[in-house]
Order: sequence, then C-alpha cells, then structure tokens
Amino acid sequence: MRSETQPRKGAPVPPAGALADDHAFAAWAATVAGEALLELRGSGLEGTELKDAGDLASHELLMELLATHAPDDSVLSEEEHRGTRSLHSRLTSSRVWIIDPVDGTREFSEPPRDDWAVHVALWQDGELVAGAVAQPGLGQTFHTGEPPVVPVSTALQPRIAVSRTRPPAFIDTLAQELGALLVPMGSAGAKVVSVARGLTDAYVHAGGQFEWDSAAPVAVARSAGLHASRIDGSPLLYNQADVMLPDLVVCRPELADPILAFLASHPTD
Ligand SMILES: Nc1ncnc2c1ncn2[C@@H]1O[C@H](COP(=O)(O)O)[C@@H](OP(=O)(O)O)[C@H]1O
Ligand SMILES: [Mg+2]
Repeated sequence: MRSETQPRKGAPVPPAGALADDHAFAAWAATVAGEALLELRGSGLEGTELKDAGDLASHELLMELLATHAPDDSVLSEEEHRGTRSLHSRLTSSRVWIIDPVDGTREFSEPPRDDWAVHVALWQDGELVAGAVAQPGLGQTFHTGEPPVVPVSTALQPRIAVSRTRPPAFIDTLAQELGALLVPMGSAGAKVVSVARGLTDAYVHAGGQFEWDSAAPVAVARSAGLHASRIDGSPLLYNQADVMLPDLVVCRPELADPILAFLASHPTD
C-alpha cells in the first residue's frame, strides 16, 4: 500500500483495491479524468476555450489524485507549465507517473468525435509497469490490469492508423508497399487502442511526439501482446532528460518485420 495524504472533501474516491494496485489506480484515475472532460465538453465551451479548459481541468484533477494517493511518486505531465507541478524531481525518482491529460486535444474540441483520450502510465526503475488509456467518447478505459484481447484479424489488407493532421512523409509509400489501407485518426492513445481493438493493425508515427503521447498507450499495447518500438526497431525509452520521443510503431506482432524492414530501407525524415 502506498502512503496517502488527506483527500479534499468532495474529491473522487478510488474503488477498493485501487490503492494497492498500480494498474487499477491508473485505470481509475484516467477514467475519472475522462468523465470530467465529458462533462466539460457538454458545458457550452468551444474551440480553443474548450481545449484549454480541458487540458487544465484534467491536469489539475490528475495531479490532485496523484498528490493524494501517490505522494511519494513523481509526475511528468504534458501540462507541467500549468499551476500544479510534481513535488519530486522525476530524474531521481524510482516511480514516475507519465500523464497526458488530453491526448488528441484537437479532436476533443470537435464533438461528437471520440478519437481523444486520457493517458496515465507508471514508469518504475527504467520500465513502463502500468498504464491506462481512457477513451471517454467510447465510455471505455483500456488498461494493463485487464489487457485487451486483440481479436483475430479477418481484414483482407493491413489497416494502418495514422495521424489525421500530421502523418509521416513516408506513409503513402509504406501503405503502397504493404498493400495497406490508411486510417486517419486523432490521438496517439486512440490509434493504439484501435490496434488493440482489432479496428486497425498498426500505428506508425514519425516527425514529432513526446513521452506522454505514447507511454500509457505503449504500456497497454505491450500488455495485449502487440509490438511497440521506435521506427528503427530500437526500444522506446521513458523518463529521459529529453522528453521528445518523435516516432513509434505499434502493431500486430506479425507486421513488425515487414514494417521495420520498409522503414530501414526508406528515408524517414
Ligand atoms: N509532429 C509532431 N510534433 C509534436 N507533437 C506531435 C506531432 N505529431 C503528433 N504529435 C502529438 O501526438 C499526439 C497525437 O497526435 P495526432 O492526433 O496528430 O496523431 C498529439 O498530442 P496532444 O493532443 O496531447 O497534443 C499531438 O500533439
Ligand atoms: Mg498527447
């Protein structure tokens, strides 16, 4: 059991068991933040105001839940510039929560799109050890405590999830070479979840991203038996001094070799 501080009156209460189980805690925190975001989305705010309010509300809530229920741990959040910061230096901590309060912020501000997510991952002593991706628009949270069961693929051609606004330059050539269909979508979390749900077979990204964009999705993907690596096949490393992690491949294991072979033999920048 982790140590705890006194919760604020009215703060969400974790279910029994979630305090002793990092997987369950990550799932609960991501779900609660997602519910707050859905409520905000129905408040009448629009566009940039809605994006900013969502980023702030979800960040503040997650920081509060972590400060209350995991006060000895450190936090790396996309929204660190906002009011609440981690009390501890993450580079000397053995446990660091890596959170993206709203991933797919653009899509969050475009109701009724559901391709946006809340990411909560736990990095411990060099590895991702737990993670949750809430996809509030679907009313579902995918997490390492109950790893998704990837359905058997019946697709006639591989389907590659890709950023709808910033696809990698090489993606059309990759699709051509593999005979694949591109499925544009917002949010790194939603794209990884689409692979885990069997709606797509791979997610390929390059050109820029940060640790919080992929930490929780990669933890969930690995727990489901999917391949996850950099596009050169090297490991994805988290809680680094430089939090840029600009590219990744998440895919069904059988697609890793053909995708990585393509990427090794074509320019990717
Ligand atoms: N070229 C790039 N540089 C920096 N971040 C990028 C990027 N391409 C995608 N991302 C980030 O990766 C996440 C998923 O992107 P996309 O929806 O385009 O697939 C988004 O996170 P946020 O919504 O948390 O900012 C987005 O900002
Ligand atoms: Mg993000």
